[in-house]
Amino acid sequence: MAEIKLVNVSKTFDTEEGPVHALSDVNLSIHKGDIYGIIGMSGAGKSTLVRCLNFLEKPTSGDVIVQGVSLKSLNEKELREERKKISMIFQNFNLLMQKTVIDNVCFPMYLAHTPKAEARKKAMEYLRIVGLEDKANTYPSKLSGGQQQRVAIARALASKPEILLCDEATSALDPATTKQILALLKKINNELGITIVIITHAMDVVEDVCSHVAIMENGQVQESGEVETIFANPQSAVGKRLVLKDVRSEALAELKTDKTFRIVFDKQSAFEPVIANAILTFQTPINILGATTKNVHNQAKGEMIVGIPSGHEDEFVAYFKERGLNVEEVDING
Ligand SMILES: Nc1ncnc2c1ncn2[C@@H]1O[C@H](COP(=O)(O)OP(=O)(O)OP(=O)(O)O)[C@@H](O)[C@H]1O
Repeated sequence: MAEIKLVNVSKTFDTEEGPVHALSDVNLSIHKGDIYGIIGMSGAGKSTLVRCLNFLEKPTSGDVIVQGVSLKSLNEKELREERKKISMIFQNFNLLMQKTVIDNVCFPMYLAHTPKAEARKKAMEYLRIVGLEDKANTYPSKLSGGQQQRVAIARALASKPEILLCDEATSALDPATTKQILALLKKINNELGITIVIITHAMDVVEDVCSHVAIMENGQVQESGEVETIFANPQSAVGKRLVLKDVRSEALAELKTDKTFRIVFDKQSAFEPVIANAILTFQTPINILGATTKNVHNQAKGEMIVGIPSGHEDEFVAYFKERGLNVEEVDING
């Protein structure tokens, strides 16, 4: 049984300019223990989707099933109860600035009428999980962005959620801090078994931490599946654009003289003899336009963009494919 299942979810906003179809017929199954990325450009419908996930926004049609419970079938009281399974963290942390760190973390427990001493004891445990036990009596304004997000995560954990929704939770953070927060989310997923949904516009975030991804455009899921599969071989136009974004640049475009191909391989070492041998075999040099190694869901993945002189594409592509490399033609200007 899926932990969260979106069934034909559509959301239309009526505006003065006419209806805006923010979500159109979205189907998605998120399973227990997944770290599920939802990625798309601005306006793709990600925020609407995340609000529909816990019925903060009611879909115009369709349903969301959380652990077998149809949210559509619930009244407001039952819905509030069901929502307790789901915590959220946001881009701007949403901390109570007049309260200390520990009081922020205690807040949901006080709302649930947990006795003060017990709440404070538990809050210290959550602060230990996020590595901030020494900041319990500090005010949020004295903390860095990454530390504030850690407090928000500790507060989210205090509701004992089974699902954690992260809405652009690292968008306001620098790359190093982003990595630390993503590592913390991975730890929480691993150690506490919490299913995590990450809304982001950054493919790096998905590649770093997510097990699965849904790629959205124009309110629709264009493709979804395991991150590794989609990284290796994106099918949709938007998927190709997002995966290729890192290597596309004007500098690369200037270098472009031939048809360009993207080659994905598991280890750097596996690739180098193949490309050298291919050049020797066909006595034709090929142009390496860019190469990176990434950590895709904990596995080292290399990718290389090469220009192959016209007339030689088929032989090179067949040669690479025979050796188990994933090859596809790409438009680096795209
Ligand atoms: N309350 C609303 N009223 C009218 N239109 C809305 C409303 N909320 C969202 N929309 C529209 O729905 C579409 C999807 O918006 P949404 O905020 O879900 O996208 P997004 O992918 O989260 O974008 P961003 O990354 O910029 O936040 C957009 O065209 C947006 O203008």
